[in-house]
Amino acid sequence: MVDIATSYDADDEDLYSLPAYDPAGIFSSTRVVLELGEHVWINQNQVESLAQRWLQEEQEAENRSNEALWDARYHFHDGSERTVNWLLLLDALNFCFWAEKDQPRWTIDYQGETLNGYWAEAAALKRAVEEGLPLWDAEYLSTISNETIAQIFRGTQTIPLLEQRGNNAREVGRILLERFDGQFTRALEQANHNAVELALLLANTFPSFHDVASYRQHEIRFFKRAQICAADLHHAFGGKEWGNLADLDKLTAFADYKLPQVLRHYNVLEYCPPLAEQVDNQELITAGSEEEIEIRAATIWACELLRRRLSSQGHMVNAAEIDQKLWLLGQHSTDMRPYHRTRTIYY
Ligand SMILES: Nc1nc2c(c(CN[C@H]3C=C[C@H](O)[C@@H]3O)cn2[C@@H]2O[C@H](COP(=O)(O)O)[C@@H](O)[C@H]2O)c(=O)[nH]1
Repeated sequence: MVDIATSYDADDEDLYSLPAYDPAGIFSSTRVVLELGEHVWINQNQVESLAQRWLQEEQEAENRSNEALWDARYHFHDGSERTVNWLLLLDALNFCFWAEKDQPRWTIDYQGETLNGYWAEAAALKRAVEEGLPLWDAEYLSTISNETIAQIFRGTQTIPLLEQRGNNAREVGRILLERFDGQFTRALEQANHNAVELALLLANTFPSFHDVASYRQHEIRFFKRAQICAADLHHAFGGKEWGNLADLDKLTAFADYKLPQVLRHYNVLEYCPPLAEQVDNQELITAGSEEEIEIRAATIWACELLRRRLSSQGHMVNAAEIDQKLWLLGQHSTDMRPYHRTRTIYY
């Protein structure tokens, strides 16, 4: 029997209760979208069955570490302030790797492998450092040309939104110089080594990280690349030194284009028929449209409901860990219906 997803209604107050700590206002702002939304729903029954499936898996598998390995093959790491600046650039350019409908994806060859998507972005930035480009140097970034960006991301096809990537790279360099003496580590110190404060500082200081939308006169906050930057710092340094951040468990899931694809695959997210048809036909969903905002807000709340379900069964896990698990599942998504396609610099 197909569960009919229930749209948000009055007695969902407790289901969508706001966490006590939401200083970035991401949960409170996105909850409004769940209340008013008409194109995307969360199927609570499917949240329950996905949680049960994961609990079952956890019992069966030996106690795997929740910490996915930070893949040193594709990430520059020298443990110094240079690595911290490199990571900021990585997440300033961490968006939109998909090709037009029925077109091949942009790929690069690196160390004998052909990579695409996020892995290609990271590896291309590592390759550039290995080729002598000081991508960790704010001065250099502040005047980097689009030709150099094209050279960095050279491969088959052209990386989407190349111009915007040049703008973002120059913005990172300029603001690091203006506000942080050229070092992102200064921002970390100003944010008291707190993940949520760092995400807020990024979103409020670097315009390309200011990932908010307007939905029926409400400001909706996602801050996806700002939040993932904090999580990536943590992963890259194994939670030590510059990666030793407080309140990581207060981050929300990162509303990209792969998580909704995976959540919809598990029927946790359901789209109204017209939207489902658009997505399945790989038609563009307009940036800032109600449909796009509802997909992203439902992604964040579906992960929060999943987290609460797992925690209530004694499986304590945070949104970033649920995010990582879902994103990695999305790396093998050939049998899944397409992800939604919105041309944007925000994810
Ligand atoms: N929600 C969420 N979105 C994430 C990530 C990552 C990579 N991070 C991990 C990787 C190594 C470290 O362990 C990091 O934890 C990339 N993306 C987004 O996905 C999209 C790219 O996808 P594809 O086209 O398939 O490469 C694009 O929007 C990109 O911004 C994540 O973790 N969570």
